[in-house]
Amino acid sequence: MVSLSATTPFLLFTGQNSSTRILPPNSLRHNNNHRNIDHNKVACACIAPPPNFKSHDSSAINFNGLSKADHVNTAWDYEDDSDVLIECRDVYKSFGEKRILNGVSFKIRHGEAVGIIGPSGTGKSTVLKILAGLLAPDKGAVYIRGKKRVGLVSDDNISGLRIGLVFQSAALFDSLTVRENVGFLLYEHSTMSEDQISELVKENLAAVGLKGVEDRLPSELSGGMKKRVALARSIICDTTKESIEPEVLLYDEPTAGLDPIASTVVEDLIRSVHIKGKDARGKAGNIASYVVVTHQHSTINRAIDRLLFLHQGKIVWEGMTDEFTSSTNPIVRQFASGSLDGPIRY
Ligand SMILES: Nc1ncnc2c1ncn2[C@@H]1O[C@H](COP(=O)(O)OP(=O)(O)OP(=O)(O)O)[C@@H](O)[C@H]1O
Repeated sequence: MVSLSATTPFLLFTGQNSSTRILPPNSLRHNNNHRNIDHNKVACACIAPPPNFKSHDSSAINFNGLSKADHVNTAWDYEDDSDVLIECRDVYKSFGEKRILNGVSFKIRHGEAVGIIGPSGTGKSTVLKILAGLLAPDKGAVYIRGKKRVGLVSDDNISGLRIGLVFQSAALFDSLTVRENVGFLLYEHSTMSEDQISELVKENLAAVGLKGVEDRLPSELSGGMKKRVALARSIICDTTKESIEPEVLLYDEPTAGLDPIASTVVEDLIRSVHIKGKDARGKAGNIASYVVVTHQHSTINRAIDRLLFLHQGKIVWEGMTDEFTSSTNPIVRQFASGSLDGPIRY
């Protein structure tokens, strides 16, 4: 899991301009009675607008033999890559002596709903952090709309699309109201008026099925509501801009700690804010693609179309969700039966 707590929020946001930056230490404009926010822990990255792109449905690759697993890791040469938003190419990552990622490669295409699964400690959250630009690979690279990312999100040279990371903990600012949490980046980085932001916050809360909670503090919300607020915060964007670039959302265990009913609500919300879904207001969502790290079956079944199975530092299987349960791949079968070991061993 991404190891930031609810009290150490980190908003990752890639926007439209050509530079990246850490949010400056000013405060919410509408609130003179500043509450304490550690701005150094809040990053904002702004990037160039993406070129036009076309989308088509993804085609999954399913290898049922371990001997073919290496081939999965070189499967980035599709004929038409114009719809690839993010590509992870041959990524390696170690922490100290411990090798976690050992040549991970995959692509996220426009319109996709992708899940990353695998044993605990196998590096799923590490992959998300690398996709988000919070961690740099030791070797290999992440390509954003075909352009190699150099460095982290706080560096200058990244671009392509907005990437949002939704933390397992929701990571709301405890001392800010729901309105302030959801509108945070707009208060800080847009030219929108307070009334406009307030209206937009209301709309985005409605999109995730929340009404009348704008003035509450996070401590006054249930776990499921907090996750919805986090989702509203991740989908809100400056509607006064001429072009709104596509957005990819990365969810780290979005249903962890929720009861089955609350999980279902969040899973359906994840679907609803996607471009192929309809939000609580009946409007098409605006998330181009998303990636979910999860251990939960219901999340896999309800919110994910294509799965990447990470094991011992590599993607050892990928395919459509319904193919996963019927796969004869021994590693997949072992994982599905709960008998697969956890962290990579050397
Ligand atoms: N910043 C770090 N420093 C040192 N070790 C780390 C760091 N981040 C992750 N690790 C280690 O890397 C391994 C993979 O962690 P990661 O959180 O990516 O796994 P995961 O597959 O998401 O696990 P889980 O399913 O249990 O959440 C773990 O052994 C973890 O302890």
